[in-house]
Amino acid sequence: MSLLLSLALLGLAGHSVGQGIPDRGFPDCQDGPLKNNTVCDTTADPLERARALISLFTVEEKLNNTGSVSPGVPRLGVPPYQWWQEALHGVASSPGVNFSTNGDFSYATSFPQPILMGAAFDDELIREVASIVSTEARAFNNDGRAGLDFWTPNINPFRDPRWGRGQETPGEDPFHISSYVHALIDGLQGGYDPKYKKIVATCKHFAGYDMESWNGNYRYQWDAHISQQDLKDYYTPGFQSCARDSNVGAIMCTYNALNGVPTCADPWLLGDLLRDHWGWTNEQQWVTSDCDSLQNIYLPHEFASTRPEAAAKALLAGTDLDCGTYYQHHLPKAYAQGLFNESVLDQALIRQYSSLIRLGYFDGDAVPYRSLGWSDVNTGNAQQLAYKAAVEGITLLKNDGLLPLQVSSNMSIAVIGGWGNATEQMQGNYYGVAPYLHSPYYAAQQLGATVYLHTVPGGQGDPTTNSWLTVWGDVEKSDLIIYADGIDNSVELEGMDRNSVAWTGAQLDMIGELASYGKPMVVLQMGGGQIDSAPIANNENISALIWGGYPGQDGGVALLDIITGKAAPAGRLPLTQYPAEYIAQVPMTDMSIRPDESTGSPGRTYQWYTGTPTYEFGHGLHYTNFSASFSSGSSPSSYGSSSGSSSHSIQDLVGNCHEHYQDKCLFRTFDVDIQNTGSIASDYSALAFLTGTHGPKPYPNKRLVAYRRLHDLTAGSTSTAHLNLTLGSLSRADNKGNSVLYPGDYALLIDTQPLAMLNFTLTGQEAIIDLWPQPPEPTYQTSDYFVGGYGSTYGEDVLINGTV
Ligand SMILES: O=[N+]([O-])c1ccc(O[C@@H]2O[C@@H](CO)[C@H](O)[C@H]2O)cc1
Repeated sequence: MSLLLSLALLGLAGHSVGQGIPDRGFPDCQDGPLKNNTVCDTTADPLERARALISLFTVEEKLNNTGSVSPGVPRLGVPPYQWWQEALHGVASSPGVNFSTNGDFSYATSFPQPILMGAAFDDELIREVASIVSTEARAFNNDGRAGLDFWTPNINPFRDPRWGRGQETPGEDPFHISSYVHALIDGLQGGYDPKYKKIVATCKHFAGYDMESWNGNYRYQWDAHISQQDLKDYYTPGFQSCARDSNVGAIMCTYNALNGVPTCADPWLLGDLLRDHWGWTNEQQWVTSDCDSLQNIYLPHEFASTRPEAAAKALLAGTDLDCGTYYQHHLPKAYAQGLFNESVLDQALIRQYSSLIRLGYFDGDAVPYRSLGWSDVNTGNAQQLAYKAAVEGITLLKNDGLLPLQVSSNMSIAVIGGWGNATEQMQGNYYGVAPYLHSPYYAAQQLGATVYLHTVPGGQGDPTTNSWLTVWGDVEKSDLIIYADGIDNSVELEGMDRNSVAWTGAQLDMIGELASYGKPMVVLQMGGGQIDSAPIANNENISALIWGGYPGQDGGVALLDIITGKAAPAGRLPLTQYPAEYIAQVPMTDMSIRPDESTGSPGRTYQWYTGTPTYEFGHGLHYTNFSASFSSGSSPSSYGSSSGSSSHSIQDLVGNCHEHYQDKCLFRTFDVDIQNTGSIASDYSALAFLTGTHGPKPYPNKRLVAYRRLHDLTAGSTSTAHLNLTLGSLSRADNKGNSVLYPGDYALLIDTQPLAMLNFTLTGQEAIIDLWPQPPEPTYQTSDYFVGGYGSTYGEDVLINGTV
């Protein structure tokens, strides 16, 4: 579905944000009015250059350039600029991206959705994918078809299985997200601190945003109540990775409030935590609002008594740019009322323009990326990588031994289900125009077999009626049944959370009917959020179950190659597959991660869930077997083993740590030898979990502390995974959000069903290694006020006509 169509479904199309793509000119530093200004001096410091530029703007010109559609300053030769570009898994249709209708620049590489790329547990892959995306983005920019900043990635952890946008994220685990996004930003921005940023990435949505529309709660009105402990442990590590450790160029605040304060107007979140605590202090980084989110500060959050006050509060809190027109409409009055002074406006503008300077906006052909063009888009390498990313993420959940299955040309295959011939569907949301979209049906046909396709939309219908006779006739003739279905963007989407995490009755009827033939049968469970596949797991007539997420442009080929063994599966679930009844046990509005007897919550994610998942986080089968052992450098003598435990003094660990941020200090590198003990070559992702009894109860079940994907281990071969554990990984958050090293017992487990284990203890006194800035006591409760449709009932808040 196109962004515009999804916006139409959301009721957002035609809204005030992002209309019009302004001209794409660059400032002319050769002959233009600015040629003698410091902003055109490529040797000067970017901050000085931006200051010199902004000093030329009048107050009106400054106020005009606070929105995502910035008019620039024509008298100075500063061109208009559209700030809103998307690139979630490839250059994507969005207000600032303009695909041509045919020929050059009519498509861009479409990678799998992040939830599937997360399943690869391969940071190098993510870096490569991001590098291709930024190359293509630059090529589009050079052709005047995109800006230079992109509002990706979405790194809110996939907390609740109902969330419609979990598909956009790498999954539910905060360590995984932090590591993934570190690699992603490197690839997108062209390094962590290059002279010229390749593009600017935007980590969103900061913070506590992970609900669209559930049981009368909407993202625009929602006030997420989150303890400091959960904020530190769960909701913000990804943002810390972006801001503190990856030097991301931009951060986006949210629609929702957090503990009573709309995030875009929260001086603690955007100031104390983001800029002060995480040191995101250079002036080349900016915060943008979510699109039209500033209006929600006034209504429905009622955090300001007038619209100008709402705008001023956001600016003062540190929201430098407005996706929309709210600033442009309301800041002038707020300024006239003295609600902020010009220096705050200067700061926002300097942040924006110094960021553009770092992108080389004023530097003409001195910028190395200026030479990228259409021939750099969808190259053979990019196509290979889109395929590889799908293969690496696709996860084998069940296999009774049928797979891998050789398919010969004299075989017949029945491809059944709503995803059988999926094309656009394979991209999920936030996508662009793909060069091609290879469905499972297409891929099955390439094998030379006879293929019968029945898409039976949504699996609807009574399978016993005559209209199904052709389906059953074709199934009768087939040697293999592939049922490809699950969920898609008709049930999980921006603006739409799910109210069931089960297969529908009609789908289960169809699955049951197909299985009753007793033929070799493979189910492809498609979509980003998980569906409880227990009925498939428990059906002995179904040989194999594969989770395919949204696999992108070559997804069908990747799926079929895994079925036939041309590629070996090594994906791991980056999220828990809960039993269907889970959603009755905890409301989406309960933000707490820990189990709670008083509310009946069984806890969230593999770290805290007290029930039995259908498939656990990290689950994923292979076509071969692996063994693991800690190699001599990291084992018994220094760290203990299952037979004996080594101990480490907390005070020594802290005393020997000389990083400003002590959680970054390395505890140890653990070398784990992984051997392929079977007969089929395969990748293997070494996942290392920490467990044990240390710190206050309740203890998490376990937590991921390191991972590494090893590639192409041939039969019998051994490869070593070097796993770095930091002091931060050993620590837990206390109830104030401080990271604390606790004395006690620790065990490091390799894999979900541990292949190796190593024990150690920490001794001495507990020690804080990261002192969390304390927010003010919440004094404000957001109101229940909500008036239904966004952009309709209180459309006047957008002030298209300028009234207040
Ligand atoms: O009015 N619109 O056109 C519109 C379109 C998209 C939209 O969603 C928001 O915009 C995205 C900006 O990157 C955020 O991830 C998402 O929360 C919000 C509003």
